[in-house]
Amino acid sequence: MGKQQTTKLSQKITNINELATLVDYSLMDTLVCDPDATQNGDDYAPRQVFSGHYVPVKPTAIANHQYIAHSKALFNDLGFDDDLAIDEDFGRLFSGDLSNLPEPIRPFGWATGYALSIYGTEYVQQCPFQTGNAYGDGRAISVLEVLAKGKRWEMQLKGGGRTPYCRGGDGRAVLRSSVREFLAQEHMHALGVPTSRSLCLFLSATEKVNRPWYSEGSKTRDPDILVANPVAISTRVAPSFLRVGQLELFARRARNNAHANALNELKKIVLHLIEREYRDEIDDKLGFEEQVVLLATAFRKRLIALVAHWMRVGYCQGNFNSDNCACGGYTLDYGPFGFVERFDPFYQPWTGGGRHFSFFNQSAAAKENFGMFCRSLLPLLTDYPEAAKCIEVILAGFSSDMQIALENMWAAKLGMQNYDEALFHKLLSLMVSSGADYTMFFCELSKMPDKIASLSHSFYQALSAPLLEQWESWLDDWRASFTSDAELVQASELMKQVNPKYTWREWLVVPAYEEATNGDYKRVHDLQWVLTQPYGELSKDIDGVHYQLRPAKYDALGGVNHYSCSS
Ligand SMILES: Nc1ncnc2c1ncn2[C@@H]1O[C@H](COP(=O)(O)OP(=O)(O)OP(=O)(O)O)[C@@H](O)[C@H]1O
Ligand SMILES: [Mg+2]
Repeated sequence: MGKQQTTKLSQKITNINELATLVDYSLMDTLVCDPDATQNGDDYAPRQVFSGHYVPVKPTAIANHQYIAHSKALFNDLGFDDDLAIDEDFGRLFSGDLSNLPEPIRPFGWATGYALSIYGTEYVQQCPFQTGNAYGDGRAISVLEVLAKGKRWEMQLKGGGRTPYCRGGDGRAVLRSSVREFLAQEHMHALGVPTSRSLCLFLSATEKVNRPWYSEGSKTRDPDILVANPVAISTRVAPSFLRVGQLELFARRARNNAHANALNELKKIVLHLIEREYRDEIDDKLGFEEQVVLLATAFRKRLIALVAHWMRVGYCQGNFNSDNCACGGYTLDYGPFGFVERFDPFYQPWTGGGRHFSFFNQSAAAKENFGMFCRSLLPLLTDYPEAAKCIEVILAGFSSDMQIALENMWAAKLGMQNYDEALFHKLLSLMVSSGADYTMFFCELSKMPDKIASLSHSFYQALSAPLLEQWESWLDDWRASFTSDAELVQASELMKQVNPKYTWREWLVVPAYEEATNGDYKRVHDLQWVLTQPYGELSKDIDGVHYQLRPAKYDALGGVNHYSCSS
């Protein structure tokens, strides 16, 4: 018996019946279902959803699905056999067809409402009814909750068709954005950045939708043509998909007394968040108000760590609204994102984004989202003035803790024990004036060069004599902080762990999704391989492609240098 059990535990999930044994909706079922929802999930027209945490929705399958890729790393984390990815039932499920699946898998999934605020300003007009009641998952539909290897995961289709929150959209995601999100999530995971994960990616061989995009060679800021794109469904996985905007929606309703159960719905979603994301850190025996205070403390810590990671790896989220800010403290919504190549503190690839969501402004944007998170907790604490006061104090401490996290991160990138403000600011100004490639520069610096010539191939421009001199002096100052050869060696080792070698380069991703459009997935697979080993030393051939400055022909090129979010 004991032996049999051991064998069973170590076996991998190979088919849909075995997958079904992991399914557990028990946490989900503690939430409130929209009372106006249809029973069968055929609920696709944009409509106001006045109450409840979710709406049951049946995904709309993409026609003639084809397997493109799955994440071996996530499959392994879940205990899934790689062959499951090409299993017919698995393909049907994750291309949106929930019919004829083994119990307890339900024939419908669920979409959730959320609110939008930008930099702390609440918006309602993004919803067709101008009330905010129809804003939420317009094309994201969760289909499963599983308990795998002792962890709970929610699985969510992106591009699985319309929901009541689709606001007139088609509910689809095109291949381009799906390939990007699929690759980026696993790249971020490999970089050590908390993120939603990629399970699998399926394309429709026949179904297309029109999206504005850039004509070949276009240097316009906004898209100049309408392109028919194949649709795809990528499935992302996370402990939950709870966003700050979600708490915000229920808090707005509680504040406005929108309906009799509003405050209770807010309380339930907050407890649900604790259960799903923070139970290891927050004791359920504590009083509710104490748990809320601990939640704010824990989320602050995670959010600060997240943004410090983003800065470390050169990631710009691009659209860090409250509805794109995961309450679990990980990266969510890989639409308008990019990775900085030629260093620019105000890098922002998304044309709709603006400077407020640019690379170096992400800590400020995070603080605004955290402010909205805290504000959303307050209606629950009207009877607990002490706890409400604690929330204020926690919020007030965000900026100083963020600053400390950033300083520690910059020090680590430079291999230093302590942050040296003057040295760091001088470095930033030299990187800007020399056109440093963010990733290549820090990667080369991790080899502890004593001459600037060793770094020259990480610059986009030839250095003038005065610049060369300034660099030599900066290198001397930096190296002076290491007092022995042993310290230099140790610093180099540490730097290599925080400064990746391979990064997301949009001009290498574009041909991958373009060729995938023609049914050739080789580049997607190659990129998947490289991007999931960002700290590795791969081959010379790989370096010849992936460890390179961006060629000048991509400067100002629409769809590479910048893009609209027509995903
Ligand atoms: N084609 C579409 N059809 C319906 N709704 C859409 C479509 N594209 C975007 N939306 C909805 O518009 C809102 C804003 O879009 P945004 O680009 O932030 O999100 P997203 O990339 O679709 O989703 P997520 O934040 O879930 O990753 C979201 O609520 C999203 O669901
Ligand atoms: Mg979004």
